[in-house]
Amino acid sequence: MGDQNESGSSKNSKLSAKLSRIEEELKLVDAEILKLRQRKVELQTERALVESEIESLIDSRQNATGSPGDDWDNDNFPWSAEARKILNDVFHLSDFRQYQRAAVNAVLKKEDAIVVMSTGSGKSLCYQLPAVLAKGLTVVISPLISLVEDQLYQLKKLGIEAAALNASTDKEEAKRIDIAVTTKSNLRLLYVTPEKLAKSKRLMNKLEKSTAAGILKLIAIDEVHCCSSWGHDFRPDYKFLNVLKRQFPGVPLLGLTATATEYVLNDVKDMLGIRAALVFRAGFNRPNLRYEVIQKPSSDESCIAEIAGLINTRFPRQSGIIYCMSRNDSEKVADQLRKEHAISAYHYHAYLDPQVRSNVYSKWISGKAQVIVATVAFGMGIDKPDVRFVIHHSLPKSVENYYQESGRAGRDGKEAVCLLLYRFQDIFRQSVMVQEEKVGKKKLYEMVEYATQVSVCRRSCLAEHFEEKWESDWCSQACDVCDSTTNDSSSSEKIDIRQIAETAAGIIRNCSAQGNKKDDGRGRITANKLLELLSKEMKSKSKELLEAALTHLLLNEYFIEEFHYTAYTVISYINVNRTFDSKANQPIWMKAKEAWTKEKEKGGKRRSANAHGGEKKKKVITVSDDEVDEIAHYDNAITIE
Ligand SMILES: Nc1ncnc2c1ncn2[C@@H]1O[C@H](COP(=O)(O)OP(=O)(O)OP(=O)(O)O)[C@@H](O)[C@H]1O
Repeated sequence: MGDQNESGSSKNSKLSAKLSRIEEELKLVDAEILKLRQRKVELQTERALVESEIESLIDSRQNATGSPGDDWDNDNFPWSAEARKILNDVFHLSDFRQYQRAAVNAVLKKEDAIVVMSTGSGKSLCYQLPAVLAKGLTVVISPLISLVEDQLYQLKKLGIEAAALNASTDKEEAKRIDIAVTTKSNLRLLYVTPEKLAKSKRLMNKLEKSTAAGILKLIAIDEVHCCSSWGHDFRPDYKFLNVLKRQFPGVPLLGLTATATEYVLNDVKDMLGIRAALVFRAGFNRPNLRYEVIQKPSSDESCIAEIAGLINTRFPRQSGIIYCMSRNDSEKVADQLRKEHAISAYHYHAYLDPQVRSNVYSKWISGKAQVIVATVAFGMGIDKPDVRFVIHHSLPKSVENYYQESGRAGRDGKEAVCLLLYRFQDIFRQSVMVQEEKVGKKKLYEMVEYATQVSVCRRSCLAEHFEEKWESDWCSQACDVCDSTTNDSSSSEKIDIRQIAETAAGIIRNCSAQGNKKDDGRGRITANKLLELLSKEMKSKSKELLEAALTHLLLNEYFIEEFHYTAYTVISYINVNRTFDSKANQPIWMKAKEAWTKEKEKGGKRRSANAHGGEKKKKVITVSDDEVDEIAHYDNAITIE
């Protein structure tokens, strides 16, 4: 019994001791929590203050009268005289182009900035000149190694020390760069790929040291629109760049792009943590470029013959680029142009042996080859001033891509032509390729809209896309729509395509019903098949009209594309969308060329839509844009059968 009491009291005392230890520790934790809470409040207050400062900076920049260029585009900075001397003596240029000086001044004043300037307008100078003037190191983040090689070559010619660090840099060179980055050296520009930066902790560490030593002066991000998943060319490795502002405090960021809408720019600023960045946006318009869209012939042979004809008649012995959608296309087009049309054309794509690729490039640059036939792998960073024509053999995947690729024409400021060969079928070749991208289909449809315009100036379309002010008479007849010799815009009319839509929807539904009945997975219809059946059912309608109508129905979401995967490929099928039924019986207005709306006679010849000739007389009402919304009922509208 006594033993029991004793062991009971010793257990009690052990437990008491344990309890008091726990309570002691809890007090410490409470004190720690209190401290952390206080720190949290301090940080929240600090954050609110910084955020409000950023907001007021953004406000003051947005509300400032005039453009940001007004404050920055002048020679009143302490370094202005030296900047001009470097421009003349090192770069051998007589004057700045629009916004180059503003961008140079901004980054030298340690401001974050984004420059939006068209292809070939001279974005590189905006960081190369400050790099020479600031005498420290500028890091240039650039996505393409071929572009970097070209820049290194140009810089070497100017006597500016520059290097590149990427997967193929050898050890010796990497060692030399390591030293140059963290000590005072003559290395002015270091080009890195975003992947290299994201993967190399060593490089990040060296750059942190470089920042601490005051050597790193500027980080330039080329093709900065690639940061935004809403842009046309999102690249996952650019996501990593959100650490730059935190890891390299005090080092300004300069983003550069040829194409970015306001929405994409804001996304980029958020992502990089530079919401108050200055934006210098030069006009999108390239007055020396003429834009044209040409109907692409249906067979490959006649398409190549058409291109050959264009080159021989309009651009004899002049330098040009032909862009194709695939490697195969580029090889075939180049081969046939050479063998059958005696045009010195050579293909160029990412899968070519590097030595062959480099030979093709040199031949073209030196003028020994007239035409380079390329996939989009070719282009970023090419700096051939006298490209007189850029022909798109197929539809590009977005307006941004088109603007950038076609913009490689006329970098010398002299007249050049941007020609797009368009045909209905190319929409679906391209849509299966872009359908997995976040905004791939939307971007492609914007491009289709550009290509299928019949009455709106091509430049107006580009201006609208890039959210710029534009009056169509500013085009000076330099597009096929505005040019009265190639187009009479009064020859287009607004027509109601409801009946075509109903017939097409009937074909789709019929096909789907048959497929369901057989229960074997059939019942889907491709755009091509739909067009074929529609042409059979509406024999009096021209093919151009039916193609335009189907395109209009897709772009306006009456119909939709649905994508299906097979073991080898992806196929686009057309289906009727809910919009179609929800707007039943309402007219569907579309602008059409008058030539398309001429009814065909049995033998295939066209005749006027309101010719009598035994057919029902049709009531044609021409309506203005404003009236369209007011016309409520289909019966009142034009009927085309
Ligand atoms: N101020 C200037 N005066 C005359 N030529 C200039 C000026 N600035 C740049 N250039 C020239 O313009 C050409 C294009 O420059 P750069 O390669 O920097 O264009 P870019 O805007 O980067 O084009 P891209 O988007 O195709 O890369 C180069 O040949 C360059 O020497």
